[in-house]
Amino acid sequence: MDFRPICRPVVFIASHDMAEQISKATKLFPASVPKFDLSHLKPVIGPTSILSAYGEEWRSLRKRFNHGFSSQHLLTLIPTMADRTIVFARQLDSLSKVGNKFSLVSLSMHLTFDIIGSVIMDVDLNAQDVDPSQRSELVRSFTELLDAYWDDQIHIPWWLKIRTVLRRRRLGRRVERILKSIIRRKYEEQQANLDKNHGQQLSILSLSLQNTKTLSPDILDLTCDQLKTFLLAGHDTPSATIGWIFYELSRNPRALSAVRSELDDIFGPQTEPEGIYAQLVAPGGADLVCRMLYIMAVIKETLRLHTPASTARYSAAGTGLTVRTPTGDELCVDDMVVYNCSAIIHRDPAIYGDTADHFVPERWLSSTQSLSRSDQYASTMPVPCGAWRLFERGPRGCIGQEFASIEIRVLIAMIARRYEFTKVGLGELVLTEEDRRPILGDDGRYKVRSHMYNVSSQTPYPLEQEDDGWVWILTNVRVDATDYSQAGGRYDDDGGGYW
Ligand code: HEM
Repeated sequence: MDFRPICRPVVFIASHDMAEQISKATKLFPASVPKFDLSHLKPVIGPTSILSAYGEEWRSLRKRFNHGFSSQHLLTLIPTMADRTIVFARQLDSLSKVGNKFSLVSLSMHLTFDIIGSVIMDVDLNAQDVDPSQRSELVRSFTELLDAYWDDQIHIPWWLKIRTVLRRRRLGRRVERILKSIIRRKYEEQQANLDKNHGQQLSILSLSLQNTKTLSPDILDLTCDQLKTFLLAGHDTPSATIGWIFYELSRNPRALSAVRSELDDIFGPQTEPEGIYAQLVAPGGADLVCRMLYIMAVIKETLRLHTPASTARYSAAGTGLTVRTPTGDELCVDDMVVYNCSAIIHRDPAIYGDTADHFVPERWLSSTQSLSRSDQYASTMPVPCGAWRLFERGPRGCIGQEFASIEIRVLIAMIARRYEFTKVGLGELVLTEEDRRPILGDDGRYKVRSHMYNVSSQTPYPLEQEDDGWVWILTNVRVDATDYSQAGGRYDDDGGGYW
């Protein structure tokens, strides 16, 4: 699309094969095509963020944090994630008692902030406190900074929105001050306890500082930018994902029952979050999380249908970046924004067949895994790797994908059998007039009054709408949680509904 003179032309890539050409390492671009300019996000992620860095700078950052984000390390931090998730479960318990409407995405955002704080920095951000004034200064300041982005129009020149730009810088500096004092404190503690740290579950920050002899101002700046980036990247997409997962499960009785039976198999019949928590934090907890195969398929399928993020790349005029189209033409895409449009790729009927728009987690199970489930739904078509690119692919793929997958599995383990989630407002189910039962459609989902969709801002944590699709937020996920043990197979009108 040619947006000149407002901005550069944008090439929307809708073929998985062409998207791979953009994201893979090549001779011309050993770390894949560079990212499109993210300078408008500088107050949030800083000038040296791994998200926007390129070349050697990016490579050394990735090397520094890769181990911390490896599944091997993250699995050791399951007790830390479970500690935060139990607070979330208790909040749902209170909400289910009063039957009030609430925003699941908003609660999930607070949860993901708390998890990031403890896993990345070993700090309690207290983001889930119902009283906002009790939340940590970091959470309050970071949230305020993101608020300063919610109505941004990034193509408007900075001098036409000077007040907003200055406000962002001021808030960015405040967040930086807080983070730097955390880094200094953690570094000092680490130096003081060097011998004792051996064999302990270290935060990602501590791991990254392990070989740092002196905390120089440069290292402090660099570390601070990465923490800001993790705070941003690690809270918005996972919380939107959690909202979509529970929305899809509330519409798909087959999938919900398969999730619950998998949890029964793994954790036994008791569903209280405290009991699940005890199993997760005990030795062997990581194995339980790794056994959630159907749940992994649910996460994957949810993210296929409701893709919250992608990548936008750019190569300067005269560089010689070309892409080969499915018909064999070579096109030069220099000096254009190249956007891998995963939301379209993920629904390509040539790959996903007639069920491209349906919710079919079974398509991600191997034939042996699906035998015990509903065989008929198992995929008959192999999906090429590049056709599922939720975390993007190649060298610049998401460093936090294992992080997100583990935290979401821990959450599902604790709450999926405990509550019924009923959507109210947008996306609400159609109920029969006689006995207020949901109506199953041909695609195996309950019929809805209106369809949910992703938007880029306007949640309780409004974020900027990006032309590169980086920041996406799901709004309007309002659900009522009801004690699972009381489920009686009927919906009530008052929003305190259950199956
Ligand atoms: C469901 C959750 C998540 C989704 C859908 C997601 C998606 C993505 C995508 C599409 C990219 C590529 C962005 C681009 O090219 O501009 C990316 C990169 C990145 N993500 Fe995630 N992400 C998720 C969770 C996380 C978490 C939990 C963290 C950290 C705590 C994280 C940290 C990052 C970082 C640092 C990068 C940049 C990597 C690099 O350039 O080397 N993400 N993510």
